[in-house]
Amino acid sequence: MRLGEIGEFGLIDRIAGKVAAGAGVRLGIGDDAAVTETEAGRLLLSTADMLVEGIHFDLSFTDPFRLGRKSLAVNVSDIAAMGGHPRHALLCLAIPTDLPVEFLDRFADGVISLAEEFGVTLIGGDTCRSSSGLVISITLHGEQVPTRIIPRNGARPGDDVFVTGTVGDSALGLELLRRGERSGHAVERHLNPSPRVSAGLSLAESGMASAMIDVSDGVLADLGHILTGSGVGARIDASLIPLSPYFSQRAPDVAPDPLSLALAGGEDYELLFTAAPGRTAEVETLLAACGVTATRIGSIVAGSDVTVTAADGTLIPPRRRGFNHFAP
Ligand SMILES: Nc1ncnc2c1ncn2[C@@H]1O[C@H](COP(=O)(O)OP(=O)(O)O)[C@@H](O)[C@H]1O
Ligand SMILES: Cc1ncc(C[n+]2csc(CCOP(=O)(O)OP(=O)(O)O)c2C)c(N)n1
Ligand SMILES: [Mg+2]
Repeated sequence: MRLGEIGEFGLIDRIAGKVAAGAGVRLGIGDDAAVTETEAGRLLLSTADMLVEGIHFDLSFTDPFRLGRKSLAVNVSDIAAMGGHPRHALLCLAIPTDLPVEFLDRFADGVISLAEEFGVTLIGGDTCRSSSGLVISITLHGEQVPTRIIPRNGARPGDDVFVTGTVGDSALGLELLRRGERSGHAVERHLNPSPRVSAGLSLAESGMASAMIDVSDGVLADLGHILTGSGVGARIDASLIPLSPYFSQRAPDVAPDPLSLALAGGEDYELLFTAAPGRTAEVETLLAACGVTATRIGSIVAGSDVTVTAADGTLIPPRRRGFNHFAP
């Protein structure tokens, strides 16, 4: 079916029809603004991310359902990285007129499926025509009590640096997609990432993380934001970087430097965080209870830069740090 047959409001009605009543929603899709409640004593967390066709996704790589899931997942990941509870989302779409209604139905199903998984309710958005590709922008609100919010600026010299799960799979998946593959562990991690909400909440509730960020641009680039925010440096041991068996097997075929893919590839949507020294076992146990591994990859030091060393202590100059939209 063509969008012209149902029009802007027909599309909005179709999306609204998929949304069930949500916690804390007094007034959802349909009025000039949504009306939501926050729990007493909690602060509101707000984040927004865009996904632009050709920049963040290629319609020949993904399907609309997984594109919908990823569009919300990258925002949920930002709330997870604050140690917050994700709550209410606004979905803004600029749509080329030739995109079929069936595509948008599946896309909305994907958004809603991830929303339901993480207790998020879609409460509004905006819809317009695009003359140059599909543009998706989601704003997500979350909540947390003031004492549990984990900012980027709390890392101190001596702290250990941890990352959840494994890194590099998503960047490997993108490279495999470019080479024509359409399935497998890495492709799935690229197209359908899992935000680490329960890990973020556990860290928030335990008070163990001194600083936290999610890995969207790459481990080194995102660690750089913690370092800048905290006024510290870091030493990362390359031999400690957690890689999936699939990555170890496949990355050498497609990347001249697999370590660089793991440290700078991006879109892992894992949590990168720091904790006071000597608590590695505690951190591992805490996150194991959330079904996710946590790996110590290095330490915070005085200074302002990140150095990467091999197991024997020799320096590995990083080829690149991560994704930057306007890098030459
Ligand atoms: N155009 C903009 N106007 C205002 N704030 C922005 C804009 N773009 C990004 N930011 C803010 O800059 C910070 C860094 O953005 P970004 O690198 O996209 O973070 P993230 O990786 O968490 O999505 C965030 O606080 C974000 O809200
Ligand atoms: C078609 C395509 N080309 C390239 C990429 C790689 N890529 C695009 S954006 C990005 C980084 C994350 O996006 P950004 O907008 O910087 O997210 P934020 O840091 O704001 O969360 C990466 C690695 C991709 N996912 N798809
Ligand atoms: Mg962003």
